[in-house]
Amino acid sequence: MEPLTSPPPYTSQPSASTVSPTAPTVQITNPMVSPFVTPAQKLEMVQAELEVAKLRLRQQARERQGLRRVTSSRASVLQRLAPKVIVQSPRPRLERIPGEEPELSIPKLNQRRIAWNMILSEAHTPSAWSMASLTKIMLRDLSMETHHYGMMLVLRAVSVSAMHSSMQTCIAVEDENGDYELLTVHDFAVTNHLSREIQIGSFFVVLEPFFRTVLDEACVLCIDHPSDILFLDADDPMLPHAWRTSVVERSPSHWKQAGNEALRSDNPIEADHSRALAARTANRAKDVVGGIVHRNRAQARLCLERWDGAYNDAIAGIRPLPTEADEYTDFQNMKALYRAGRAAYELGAYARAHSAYTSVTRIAPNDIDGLRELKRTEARMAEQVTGINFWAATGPQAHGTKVDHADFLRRTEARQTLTHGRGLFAAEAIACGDIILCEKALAFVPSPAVPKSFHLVIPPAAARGTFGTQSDMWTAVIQKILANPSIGPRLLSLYAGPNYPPLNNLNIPMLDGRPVVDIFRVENIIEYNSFGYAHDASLTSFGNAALATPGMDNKDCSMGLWLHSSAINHSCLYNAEHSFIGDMVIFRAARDIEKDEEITTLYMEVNADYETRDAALRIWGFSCDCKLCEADRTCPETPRRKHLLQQAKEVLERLPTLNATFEPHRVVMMFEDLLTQIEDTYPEEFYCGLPRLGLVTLNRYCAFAYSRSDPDKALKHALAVIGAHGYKLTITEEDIEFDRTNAMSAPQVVDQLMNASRIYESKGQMALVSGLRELALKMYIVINGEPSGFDTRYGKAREHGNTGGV
Ligand SMILES: C[S@@+](CC[C@H](N)C(=O)[O-])C[C@H]1O[C@@H](n2cnc3c(N)ncnc32)[C@H](O)[C@@H]1O
Repeated sequence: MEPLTSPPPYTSQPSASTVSPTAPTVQITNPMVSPFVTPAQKLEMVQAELEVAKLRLRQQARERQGLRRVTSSRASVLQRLAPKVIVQSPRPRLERIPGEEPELSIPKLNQRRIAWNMILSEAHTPSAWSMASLTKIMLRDLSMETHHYGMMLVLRAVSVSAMHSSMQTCIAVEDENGDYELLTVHDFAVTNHLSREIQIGSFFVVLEPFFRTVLDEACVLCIDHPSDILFLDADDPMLPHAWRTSVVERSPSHWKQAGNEALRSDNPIEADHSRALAARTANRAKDVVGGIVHRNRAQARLCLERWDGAYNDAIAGIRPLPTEADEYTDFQNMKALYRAGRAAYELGAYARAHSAYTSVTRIAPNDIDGLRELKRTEARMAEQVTGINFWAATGPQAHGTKVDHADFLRRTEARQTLTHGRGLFAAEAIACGDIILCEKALAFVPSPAVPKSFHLVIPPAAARGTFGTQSDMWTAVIQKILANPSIGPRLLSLYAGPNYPPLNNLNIPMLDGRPVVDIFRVENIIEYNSFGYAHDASLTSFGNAALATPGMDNKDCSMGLWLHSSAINHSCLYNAEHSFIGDMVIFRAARDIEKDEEITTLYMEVNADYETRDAALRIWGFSCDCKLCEADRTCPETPRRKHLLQQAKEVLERLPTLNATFEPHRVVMMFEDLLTQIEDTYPEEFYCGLPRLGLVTLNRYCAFAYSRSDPDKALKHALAVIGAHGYKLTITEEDIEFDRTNAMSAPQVVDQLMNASRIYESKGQMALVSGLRELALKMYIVINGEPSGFDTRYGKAREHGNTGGV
């Protein structure tokens, strides 16, 4: 008999995986933290530090609320700025303004600080007022811990921007009275409009300013929502006379040249800005250049991934056709159409992209690029109807990348459920193994290949912080939505937790020409709807699976937000498995699904212990009411089972000692005895036809222990693992029946189906060999999304047992 050792893991390498929308991920590069501390321990340490910091902060905020702000001199404001500045790369030094106090130098450190670099505002909504309707106040009129509703500040930057935290920029500002203060602003809009504009001398308005305590115990002007700051040109009438300078009126062609130069030097933001000015001046002059500047700005916006604006500009850049053939106009229109096609393609608006590329090929029927893009767009349109052909298309090589495929959503639709909010329902019957849906992420943050610096976000009123890729997701989603407000309604329709009732109007409002996005609502949407998962290009088997390695610590996993899939509710007796390829999520039917049946999936690994499982699900604010949870809740044996499961866990932890002390058969007997006791805690009247997850682990160990010495016992334990997942496997001489009602697909089941297949092979029962392999392969594809890795793990089918392959 084999000594009892751990059965092989599902994956060839350990990796973290979770489908938890909320599972915090952490990567700390702080050298003060020992590299031998596990991620879970690090998380605990930081959480503890945060709890103390939050309490202190709340206390200070209470004490200070409404107190008049203490005025600060320029020197003292800069003094406070300097220690905050953590220079990452070549961030500039504070510059000296002649005649002012001597300048401070900024220490160049190569690391970021951790716990105090966090966001800790109480949730509040962005200002809903246009600048023109607000009353101007001065810095000296500010009160602490106060939102100054109906007011605005007009300010000038007196320092360069400095990194305040991994997600915030900090600058020193002054008002026209010569008072100074520090201002922090989130770096959400790095590619949009904020950080690039904050430089010495830039002017801006802060709408309904919020003056609050930060963790260095001082107050700062805090801008949470990107739309609460508005930059002004140097000649803006809003500026005090002493600050105002006239802006030299330039011609459209000047701005066009400036834009071209900016693009050439790889600065699409500057190009976009120049082209906006060109468009403004050109429109005024009703100049022919108007078409050009729109086309050019479309190009700059493509570089900035502002697909909405790029599409509109490209369409505006199409010139009316002259009565006679005109090569120049054709050429310019092709440029505009290409840009429109690309922007529409990126927005997933394939019909619009198709129309643009068709027009290109009408102008130039042999244009190779036009024909190629048209074909590519047609492939995406076909995928929307038929789904991706994974066998021909993609594979594990797509990990960590954005895959070039279309959503396939037509088989499902979101509807209201009776008790679980919105849910996703099958619009047609879907057979076990078939694709339910494929969807590209709205935003996707791959796990970093190299551990990154520490990102920490403390959502207001939350019990805990979020780390790593989860906080990067916040930035990614907000950037995406600021750049493409047309996506707003679909994002804002998602469940945002108990503190955010559904909105009546889902459109992103525009104020003074910019989109108004409530970052706290978005943070909650991410919290409740995004999926976190591990993917590792080097993994072959089960590499795409959502729960590749149950029980591992959470590490810095990848995260994404999928708008349509977000309507899917949890059930421990799920009928859909999900897997990930690049930024695409794939849901497959884990059993036959009827038309109008609700699609459900696992939010996290189902723990055999009910209390543990229920506590984890409460993070999402609900208790599962599936038949299994109902049985666990009502069965009087549940507490005894918990105790026995704990005992089993302790025995497994002592396995090396047991193996060294006892003969293998004695250890196996100990396991079998425990199994009998656990089995007794699943009375038939409560668990008829349901999974009995407490029996999985020990049976796996026993199947492995008997694998060489006693095939019949190994088979018994292998079948017990399958049965413990709720499957009814009936095997006769030649035939296999497999009932999936109320069952849970899992890598362990695939392993044991193949284990049983091999045992039957050794007994010469070849009909069963291929039948079991077929079942295993089908479940593998359901879990992994596609077949790659199956043969690597289990070997190729022999000639006589060939299942027909994939
Ligand atoms: C990703 S959303 C799912 C869609 C959501 N029901 C909606 O209305 O948009 C996750 C939230 O749905 C609810 N939910 C999911 N599964 C549930 C279940 N089995 N029972 C009750 N509520 C559930 C919880 O409020 C959870 O936080």
